[in-house]
Amino acid sequence: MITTIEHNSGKLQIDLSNPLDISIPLRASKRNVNAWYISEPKIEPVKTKDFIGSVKAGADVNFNDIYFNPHAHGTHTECIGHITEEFHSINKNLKQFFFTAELISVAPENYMKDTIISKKQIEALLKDKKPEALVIRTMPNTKDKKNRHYSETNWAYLTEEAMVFIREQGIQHVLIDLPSVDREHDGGKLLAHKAFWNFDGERRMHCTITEFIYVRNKIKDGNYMLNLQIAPFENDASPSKPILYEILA
Ligand SMILES: N[C@@H](CC(=O)c1ccccc1NC=O)C(=O)O
Repeated sequence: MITTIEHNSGKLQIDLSNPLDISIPLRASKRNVNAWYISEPKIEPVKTKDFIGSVKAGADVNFNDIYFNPHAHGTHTECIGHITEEFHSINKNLKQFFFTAELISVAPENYMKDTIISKKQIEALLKDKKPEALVIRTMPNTKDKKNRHYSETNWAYLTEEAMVFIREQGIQHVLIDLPSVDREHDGGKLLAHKAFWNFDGERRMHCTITEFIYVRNKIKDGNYMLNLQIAPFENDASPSKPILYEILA
């Protein structure tokens, strides 16, 4: 199913029947991906005095409650409401769902006891491109990213300078395969989050950060169309399902 998109940058063709899913499935399992010091997600039949919401247990339907945390348990998209005292909803702030996107692969650099993604690296990989969305795959890119437990691992993060650069390129959506764009323990500074949303200036309300993606090695660096879909939660963040489409012409 080929469609032609007319965009400021010209005409683009994509094949809607060939979606490249870059989300991580959320499962009720200890093997689910995890961060931020909480236990695994749970999916359980509703239980009352005389009802168990399970066909196996005699109910007409399966009727599960789901307990999970969008930030800790899988691919999620967040808006500025993640770091503000006042409430902002991802469902109200993300209003378009198709974007031009650039996928880059970056091997974080050593910096003291940390590994960081620097402005120099982003600049070199982006060249002069100005996509609406930037998808960052960190190297090494192993399958265990789909079930890694990240708490107390001091994962790689984007420097403030790198994120200012990303903002200055006009990039409105950043997607990354880590639990956060910031350092795990940063004393609450959240420098990359704040730089991205221009927290101390004219705030970029419609911009989003998507964390915990997984981009298979089969998907090559380059430009794509991105379909960024969330579940309609009125919350700072929602589980999300970003899909890339190769640009055919
Ligand atoms: N890096 C922050 C912590 C942080 O961002 C955080 C801590 C607990 C649960 C969730 C967090 N961020 C989630 O997106 C800090 O060290 O204060």
